[in-house]
Amino acid sequence: MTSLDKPKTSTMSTPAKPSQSNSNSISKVRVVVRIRPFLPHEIAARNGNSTPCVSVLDSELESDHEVTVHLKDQETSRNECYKLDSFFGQDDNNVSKIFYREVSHLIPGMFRGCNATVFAYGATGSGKTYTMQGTDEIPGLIPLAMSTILSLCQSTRSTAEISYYEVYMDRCYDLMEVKAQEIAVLEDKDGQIHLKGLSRVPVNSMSEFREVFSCGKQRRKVAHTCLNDVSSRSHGVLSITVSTPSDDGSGVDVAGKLNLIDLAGNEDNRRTCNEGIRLQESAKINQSLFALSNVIYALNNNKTRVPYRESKLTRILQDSLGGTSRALMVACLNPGEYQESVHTVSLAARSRHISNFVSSAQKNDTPKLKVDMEAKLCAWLESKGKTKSAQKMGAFGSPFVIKTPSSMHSAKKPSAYNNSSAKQKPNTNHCASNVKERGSAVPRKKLFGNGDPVYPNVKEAMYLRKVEEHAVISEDGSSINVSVAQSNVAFQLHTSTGLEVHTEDNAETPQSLEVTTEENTGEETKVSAEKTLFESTFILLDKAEKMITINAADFDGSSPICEKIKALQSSLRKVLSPIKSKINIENMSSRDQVCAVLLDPKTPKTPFLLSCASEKSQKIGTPLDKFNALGSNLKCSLIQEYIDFLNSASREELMELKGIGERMAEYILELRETSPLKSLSDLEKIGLSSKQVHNMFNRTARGLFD
Ligand SMILES: Nc1ncnc2c1ncn2[C@@H]1O[C@H](COP(=O)(O)OP(=O)(O)OP(=O)(O)O)[C@@H](O)[C@H]1O
Repeated sequence: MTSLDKPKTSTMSTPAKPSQSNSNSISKVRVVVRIRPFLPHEIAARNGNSTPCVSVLDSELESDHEVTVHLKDQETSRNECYKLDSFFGQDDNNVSKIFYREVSHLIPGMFRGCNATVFAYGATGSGKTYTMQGTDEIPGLIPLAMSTILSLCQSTRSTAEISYYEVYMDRCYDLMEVKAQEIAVLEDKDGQIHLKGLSRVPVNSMSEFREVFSCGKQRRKVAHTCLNDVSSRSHGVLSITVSTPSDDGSGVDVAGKLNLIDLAGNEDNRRTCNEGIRLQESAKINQSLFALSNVIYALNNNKTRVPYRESKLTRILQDSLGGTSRALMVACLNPGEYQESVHTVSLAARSRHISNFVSSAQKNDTPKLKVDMEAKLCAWLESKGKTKSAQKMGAFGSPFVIKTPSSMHSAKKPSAYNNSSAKQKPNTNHCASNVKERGSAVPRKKLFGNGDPVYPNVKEAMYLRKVEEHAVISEDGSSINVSVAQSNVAFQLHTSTGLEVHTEDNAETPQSLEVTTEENTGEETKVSAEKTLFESTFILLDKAEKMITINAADFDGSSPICEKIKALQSSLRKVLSPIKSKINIENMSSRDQVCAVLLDPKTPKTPFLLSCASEKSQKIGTPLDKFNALGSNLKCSLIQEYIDFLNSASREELMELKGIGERMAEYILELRETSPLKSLSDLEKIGLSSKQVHNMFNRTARGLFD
């Protein structure tokens, strides 16, 4: 046994935490693509067809800056294009080209104390291990880097040490130990990560390196799967640390580190046929790769928060990804797997997806077609025999076109009212035109303010459903009235201005309804107010035990808004519940032009809809039973809504949901092509655990109230 067989044990700590203070200083992750050649058995299975599903524009092949990678499905003619940093095709079979163009220049920085990370990323069997390790004849990136480092060590009197560990099922194991030991990942008070007890072995020559490394390789967890005889089940991290005597004569060595990572392959479990432990491994692998892609996405998009904590792998790599560290991702592709390659490239280049070509033949049947969700909502309402509801939606304009939050006082100001009505024209025709108008008037993303990624249409659908259940149309047809008896709050959803919230004069606004009384001073105020108002409305609707009607607005019969309202009246009456009202719009005073809402909890008028609801609730039993029934109905309908959405939304729309990123969206699209989702548990088919599914749904549901 050589001295190298007995590793020196030390604590490996990170030299520096990446600075996040200045997003400009955070280095980006360079992403290159490598496509492996077809293997002999693959060519045979394709009847000799060796056209790869990936190519690059010829003119860009030698570009140092950017290439356009074109993925094309031979069978369906589906196309996708992505911008990436570089491309290595099947002809570049020799890994040394990648090494000299992409990796070698990272090495000198190590001798000045900089960290770098190179990882091979891709689906199982796409050539990651081959790229990193190579073969005896064709060395991979790891031996090429090691030999370059060793020669530089000689000329700089530096020393090199290696650590080799794997991250398996979110746990870290030392591969240098004869019996792989779990390594504790600790964070100190300065936020530095320590891999406690991880071995570091000094290496002076390539033969020493080969000896140590091959022992570690044998300890790495591999298994046979349907797609790869020796599939890596863990992320293998070879960490080479170089210590260089500093020039300043302080005697303190400068340490720099290069992580060379052979990531486990992301797996489509329908193809791997994984079961049991393999399936669990696969779920963990996919989860951690997803976390890694989130980190890269954050870094490459200058996000202020980089989610290193989402997985063990990203936590460990925290000091080598971002900050001043350099990073390279080699996205490995199997030339015959279109969908898989799309997954890999789209995740690798998340921030740089440039286009999504769908051939016209494909357009007729592909579920990837972008369908406007509002149009979908109309279709949904129609499919449930609620065509009129769809009209109502159109007639009322967007329930999200919400007026600046106002107290009674501000609501009474005619100028503010007229302004907003001028901005948001009511649409009486049909959904499609309504959608168009809304789309142009208010950017959809802004409806909930702050770039909130929750998809507004899920809320919208829920909101409309709620309104249908509990709200009452005023006799003049101008508004839907909803009030909550105990809260002294009333809501009006106006045909022209959207939702308004009113409190009684001097009444204390309930805490859950964070109504501000600011004037409409600008779009920002309006946007954040919308979010609060809408969601508060929802909360209150949920909590309402007793609904009462409120008097309709007091409008000046000759105002432009009244003209519009009158034009709407007849159609509205047809679609909404008939309520008798003593109010005659023509005789209304002009003094309170806008909705002087009189809330009178003592003498509620029980409208048709509400009396139905109360009849129902009497059958249910106690108020608690009633509340519970309401909750479970809401949950069921929300789940159904969510599933409907997952089955019909485009990729971009799916990604608007909390917890769904690009790859997950791809999986869902692919899954539903073969079998539409019927229940939430169907999501487990894409490798999620039931807990993850549960969490994903919960996040979206919770997002409604954030
Ligand atoms: N550039 C290449 N030239 C020739 N053969 C290759 C090349 N890249 C990969 N292969 C072969 O393809 C097969 C799969 O490669 P490899 O094991 O490297 O995949 P992987 O992505 O690491 O898979 P996993 O994630 O399952 O570990 C192996 O038989 C390997 O020898």
